Amino acid sequence: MGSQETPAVALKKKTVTLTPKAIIHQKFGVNAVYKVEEVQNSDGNGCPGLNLSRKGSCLFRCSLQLPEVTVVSELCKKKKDAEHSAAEKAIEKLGINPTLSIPTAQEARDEVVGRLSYLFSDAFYTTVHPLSGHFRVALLRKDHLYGYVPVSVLSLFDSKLINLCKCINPEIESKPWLVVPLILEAAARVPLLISENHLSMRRPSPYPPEVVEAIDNSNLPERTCIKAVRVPCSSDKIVEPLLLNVSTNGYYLDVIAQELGVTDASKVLISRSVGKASSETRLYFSAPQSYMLNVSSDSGEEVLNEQEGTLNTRASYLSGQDIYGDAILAFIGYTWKSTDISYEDVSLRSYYRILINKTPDGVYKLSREAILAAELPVAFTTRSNWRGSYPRDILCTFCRQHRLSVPEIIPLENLEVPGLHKKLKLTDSREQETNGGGLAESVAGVGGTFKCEIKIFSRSQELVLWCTPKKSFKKQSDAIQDAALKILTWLNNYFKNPKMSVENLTASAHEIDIQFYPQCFIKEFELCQSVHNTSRLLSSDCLSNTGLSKSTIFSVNDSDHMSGISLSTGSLACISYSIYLLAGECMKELLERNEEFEFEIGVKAVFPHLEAVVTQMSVGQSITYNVEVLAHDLIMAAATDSERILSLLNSGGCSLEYSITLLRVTEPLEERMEQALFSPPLSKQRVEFALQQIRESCAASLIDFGCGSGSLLESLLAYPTSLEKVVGVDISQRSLARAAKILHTKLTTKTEAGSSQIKSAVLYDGSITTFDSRVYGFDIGTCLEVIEHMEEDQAFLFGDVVLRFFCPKVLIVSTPNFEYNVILHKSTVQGQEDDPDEKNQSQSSKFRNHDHKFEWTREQFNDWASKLAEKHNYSVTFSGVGGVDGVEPGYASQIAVFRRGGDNFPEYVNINHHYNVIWDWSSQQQFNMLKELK
Ligand SMILES: C[S@@+](CC[C@H](N)C(=O)[O-])C[C@H]1O[C@@H](n2cnc3c(N)ncnc32)[C@H](O)[C@@H]1O
Ligand SMILES: [Mg+2]
Repeated sequence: MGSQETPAVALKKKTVTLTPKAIIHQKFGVNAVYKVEEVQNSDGNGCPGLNLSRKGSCLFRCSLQLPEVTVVSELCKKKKDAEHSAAEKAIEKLGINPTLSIPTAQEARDEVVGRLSYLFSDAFYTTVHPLSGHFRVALLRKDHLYGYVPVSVLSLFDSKLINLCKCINPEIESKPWLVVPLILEAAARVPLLISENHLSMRRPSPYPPEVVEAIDNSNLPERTCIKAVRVPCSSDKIVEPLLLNVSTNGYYLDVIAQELGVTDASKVLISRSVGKASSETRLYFSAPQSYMLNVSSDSGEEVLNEQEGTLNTRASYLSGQDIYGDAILAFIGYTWKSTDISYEDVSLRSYYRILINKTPDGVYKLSREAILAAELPVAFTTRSNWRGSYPRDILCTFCRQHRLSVPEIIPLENLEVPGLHKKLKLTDSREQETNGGGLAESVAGVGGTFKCEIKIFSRSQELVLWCTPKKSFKKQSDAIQDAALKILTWLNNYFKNPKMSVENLTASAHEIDIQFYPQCFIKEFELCQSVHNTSRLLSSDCLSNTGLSKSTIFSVNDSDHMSGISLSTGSLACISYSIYLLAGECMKELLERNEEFEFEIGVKAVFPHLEAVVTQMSVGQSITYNVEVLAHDLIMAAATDSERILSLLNSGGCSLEYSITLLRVTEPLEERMEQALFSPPLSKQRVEFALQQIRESCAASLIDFGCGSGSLLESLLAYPTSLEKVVGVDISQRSLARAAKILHTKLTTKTEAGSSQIKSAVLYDGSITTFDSRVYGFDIGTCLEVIEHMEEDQAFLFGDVVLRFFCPKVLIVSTPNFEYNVILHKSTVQGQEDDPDEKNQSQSSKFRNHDHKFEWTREQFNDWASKLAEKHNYSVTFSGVGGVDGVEPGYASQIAVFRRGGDNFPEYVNINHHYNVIWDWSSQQQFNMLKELK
C-alpha cells in the first residue's frame, strides 16, 4: 500500500444513530400509537387593520400513546416532523437514554420471546403485515402441516424479529439460517408447537372461530403459473427457466419446496431480496441435511456444518449471503399492502440483468438500455456529453449491489490565496446532496477549484478503497463525477479480469490515484472470480481489432461519399441500430434495437468495433457487419425471448450482426464555435493561410504533423499547388483510417481526370515527438491545432524535435489564443441562451475543448516560439486567423511561422524508421493500375 500511515485495517468510527421514532419502536413496537391531527394555523393569519380572513397554512400536531404515558408534539409544518417531535418528547419524558437503546444480547433474547407471542396472538391476525399472508395460508395447509408457519419465514419477514436476532448474532447478515436456532430457543419459552422436523411452528390453541371462518370463506383457489429461474449449485449446469404452479389458497413455499426436492415449506430457506432495492425477488434454497439434524440438537449454537453443504456460488454472489445447494430465483410473496399473494415473472433475462447489474459496466449498460452497444466511458469529459446514469449514481448502485456502505464523498475546495500555500477546504456535500442528485451547479469563485475524494467502506465500516484524484475542476459536481468514474473504471477492469494479481491491481490503482486494502477488497469480492470468469464481458481486448478485420462483412447502402463532418474525439455520434443473433444459414433473431442512441467519440463509450465502424461512416449511411459471439450473459440480458436465444446459443456456431445507421453528428463545441462564429469558418481560414505559405515558398513536399482525419491535406488537393509529395502523421489510427479513405478517393479521381500533380501521399501512424528520417528536411511542415492536445512538456519536446531533427524549411504552428476565449464564450452564451447545456459547458471549461491540455496567451506562445527559433537557428514571425491584427484580444487562432536559417543542417540517413505506414499512395501505381484495367 502506498499510504504511510496505513494501518492493517482501517475502521471508520462506528456511530449508531437511531431516530427517536426508531427508539420508540424498539421499546414499544405496536404498543406505540401515533395520532396526527391537522391544526389550522391562525397565527399571523390576519393582517392588522385588514378585515379579510385568509386561509392559514396547515400545521400538524401528533399525540403519541404509549402504555404508560401519552405525549403531544409541538405544532409542525409536516406530519412526519410532528411524529418525530412526539417521539422526542416521549424519550425525554421516559428518561430513555438513546445510546443505550440498542439491547444487549440477553435483552434481545427476551424481546424475541415477547415478539413471538405477539406474532402468534389473535391481535396479530387482524393486522396487515408481510407475515399475515403466511399465517392465513397456514390455516389452509392440510393434515400435519395445518397451522404451521416456517421458522425461516418468521425471521425473514418481521423486521423487528430479524433486528433482534442480529443483536444476538451479527453473523446472521451473511448466514441467514443462523436465525433459526435463536427463534427455536425463544419458542421454547413461549408455549408454541414445533413441528417434528423442528423447522416450523404453530400456536397450541386454535384460533377463534371467526378467524378460521373468515379464511374458509375465501374464494375458490385460483391457479397461476409464475416464471422463475433455477440456479443450479454446480457452475457447470446452466441457469434454466422454471414454472411455479401456485394457487391463491395454496402455500407458495410448499410449491417451491417441491421444486427443490424437499417435503415442505419448512425446509426452504429464503435469501434477502436481490436486484432492485424495491424488488421482492429472492433466492429460495433447501436447508442442508446437516443443518436440519443439528437444529434438533438443542445447542442453540451455530448449527450448520458448513463443510457439508456445497456453496452455490452464483446464488451466493447475487444475494451476498451463503446459499447452499440448488436455488430458485422468484418474485413471489406477501406485502405490507395485502395478504393476497403478489408476484412477478422472473425470466432468464431478469436473472442475467441482475447479474450484469453487479458490475459498473452492467449498471451503465442497463441505464442506457444498450447492453450490446454501450460500455462505461473511461472519461467524464463534460456533463453535456455524458449519456446514461451519472458515475456517482452508478457507484452508489454498485455499492448497494455489493452490500457495501454508501460511498463517502468528500468534496474539497481549493482556495488559492496569493502568497500562501494552496489550501484545501472541505465543502459541504449536503448542499449538492439536495441539488439534483449530486449535479451541483456551484461554481467556485475566481481562482477557486474543486477536487473530490471518495471512500468506500464495507458494511462493517472497514475501509476498502479510496480515491484522491489530483485533477481540479471548476465545478464541484464535475470533480465528484470524475472521482466516481475513476473508481468505477478500476473496478470494472477488475470485473473483466478478476484473476488479476494483487501487484497488477495495485499498479493500475496507483495510476489513477486509488489506494485499496487488498485483503479487505478480495474479501468483499471473493465470489466474483467464480461468477464473472473468462470472457464474461464482450471484452474490449478481444474485440479491439475486429472492427475492420477480415472476418467483418460489410454491406453499405450508399456511395462511398463522406459527409465532411469530422467524427473526432469529443463529437457526439447519434446512431440507430439493430443487433441480431445469427445461427445457421437462415436463423436470425433480434436481440436489441435502439432508434436513437447517442454516444461520445473517443471515450470508449461503446464496443470498440462499433466506434471503429461509426467513425468511418458519413451521416445517412448504413452499415451491416458481423462479429463473433463472446459473452452469453450479455446476450441473455438483452434478449426478450430468452429461451429461444439460449437454445440457439447452445447449439453453437452463432454470430452477431450489427446493423447501424449514422443519424447525425454533433461536433465538439470548439468546432461548432469555429464554424458558427467565423466566416469563412476558422478551420478554412487556417487552410487558406497554409496555402498561401505553400505558394510563396513553392514547396514541393509537405508534412502535416497531427493530420487527424486529413482535413488540411484534403483541402489542399482542391487547389493547384507546387506540391508533389504530401505526408500526414498522427497517433490516432481511427483518424488516419478516415483520412486514408478520403484521400484515396480524392487522389484517385483527380489522377484519373489528370487534374493532380501529386506524385506520392503517405500516412504514418506515430507520435510527432518521435523522429522518423523518412520525413526529414521537407519544404514545409504544418502543425495546426495540435500542440494544445498534448501535455505542455510534450509540446516543448515537439518544438525541439521538429526543428532539431525534422528540419522543415518552413514550419507553421497554430494554436488557440486563450485571451480570445472571452469573446467566444460571450457569443455562445448569448446565442444559445435557450440551451442550458451549452451554457453549462461554456461555463464549466475554461478551454475551448475538453481535450485541450493547455491554451496559451499571446505572450506564452510568443515566448515558446521565440526561444525555440533562437535555439535551433530559425527565424519566426507571428500571425493568426479570426480577429484583426493589432486589435485586442488578438487572433482567435494564433500562428507562428518558422523559417530555417540557411541550408546548413545535419543529414540523417539510415535512422530507424519509427512510424508505421498506414497508407501509401503513388500516382505511378495508379497509372499502372489504370493501364492494366484498359
Ligand atoms: C484537433 S486535431 C487537429 C487535426 C488537424 N491538424 C486539423 O487541423 O484538422 C489534433 C490532432 O492531434 C493529434 N495528436 C495529438 N498528440 C499527438 C502526437 N503526440 N503525435 C501525433 N499526433 C498527435 C490527435 O490525434 C488529433 O488528430
Ligand atoms: Mg484543439
